[in-house]
Amino acid sequence: MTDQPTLAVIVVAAGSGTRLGQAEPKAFVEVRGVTILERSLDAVFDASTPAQVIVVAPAAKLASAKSIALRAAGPAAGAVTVVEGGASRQASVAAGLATVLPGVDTVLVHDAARALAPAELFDRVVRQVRSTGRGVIPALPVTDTVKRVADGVVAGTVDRSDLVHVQTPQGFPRAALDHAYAVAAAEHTDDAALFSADGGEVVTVEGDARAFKITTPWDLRRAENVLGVSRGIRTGIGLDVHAYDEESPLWFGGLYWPDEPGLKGHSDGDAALHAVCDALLSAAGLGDLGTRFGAADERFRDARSEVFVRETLALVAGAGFTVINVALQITANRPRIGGRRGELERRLGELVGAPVSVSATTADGLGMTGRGEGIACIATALLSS
Ligand SMILES: Nc1ccn([C@@H]2O[C@H](COP(=O)(O)OP(=O)(O)OP(=O)(O)O)[C@@H](O)[C@H]2O)c(=O)n1
Ligand SMILES: C[C@](O)(CO)[C@H](O)COP(=O)(O)O
Repeated sequence: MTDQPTLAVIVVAAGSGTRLGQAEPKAFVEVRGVTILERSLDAVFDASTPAQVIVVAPAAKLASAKSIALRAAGPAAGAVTVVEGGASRQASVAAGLATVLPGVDTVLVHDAARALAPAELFDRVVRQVRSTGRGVIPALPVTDTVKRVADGVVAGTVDRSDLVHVQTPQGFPRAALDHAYAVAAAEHTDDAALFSADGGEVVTVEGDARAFKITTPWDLRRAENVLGVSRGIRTGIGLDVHAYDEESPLWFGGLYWPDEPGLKGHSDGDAALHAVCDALLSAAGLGDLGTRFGAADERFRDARSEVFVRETLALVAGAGFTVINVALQITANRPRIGGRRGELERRLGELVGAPVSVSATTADGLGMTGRGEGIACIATALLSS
């Protein structure tokens, strides 16, 4: 490299992939014609911060790892270091750390097995390490009910409100990670646990459903599906209706509306966001808000409905879909949408990550919206896969 990098990304690819059960070590197994290692490295090289990229490979695969890494790097070939791994993931990370260049201040550690983690996840982690000076891990909420089991018998239900699934890349200030590895006295399942054991503080950033780890043949099939089978364009529709509640503030379309009656609901009653979520879930064939985030779920009591949008988008992305656009039609006497339509479209566009157009009408005095009893919203969504 001409400029010395201040970031290093260690991609650990030295595992054997026992649970995957293929002839090749896991990182060298192909997903739709491209190895798991190359797919991981593509995202690393697509990220915005130039980095020293360290690939940790099995002894028997060093030459193959090098040629894959050089191909992924293209003109950035000078950034590549390939090193032999160890008997455990931790030993492999340590081998990678030992080759980090002197000018590097931030280190990311990534499982090659998370082959579809997108470039923006790397950028998000780097930004957060540099702005907080802490360890940073991508995390996603646990959406299944979690049980504690003893001898095959269910012993209780675990409160999942503060549980998350943890992914990679995990990022750390370099000096603190070096120290944590130098003094590590036990095996840890991830780098954040090792870092915490040395007193390091770790925070989370939002993970990405695409960063799932390919562990079993089922995961490999899922990765193939996400990448390869185009289900083309899919449309979906969602409807939501909420009655006014004079006692509550109005949050609608992700915006606060002062001096307007709020909406009744288990959450904040934001009918616009609920209709948008239903349209997205409908287009992806993933059911609806009620079945995904039931009214009995205490996590969502009085929640701002943006949380539903985030979780819906994670499900939609996890099913291999990209949002093309959303259209929202509002029927209500209040609030008057006209003066804030542009703001509403911008806010919804930010939340959904795609263009959202908004239209509004009154119901000519007819029905519950016409009588001024509440708001009705219909949304449509277009997805591609
Ligand atoms: N000695 C090891 C073990 C694991 N890894 C890497 O750590 C990541 C996460 O590990 P896992 O998914 O458990 O991979 P394997 O150890 O290969 O899988 P298995 O446990 O099924 O053998 C993988 O990218 C893997 O290549 C590594 O570099 N060196
Ligand atoms: C590091 C890790 O990917 C975080 O989720 C995970 O702990 C490694 O997986 P393993 O199967 O426990 O090696």
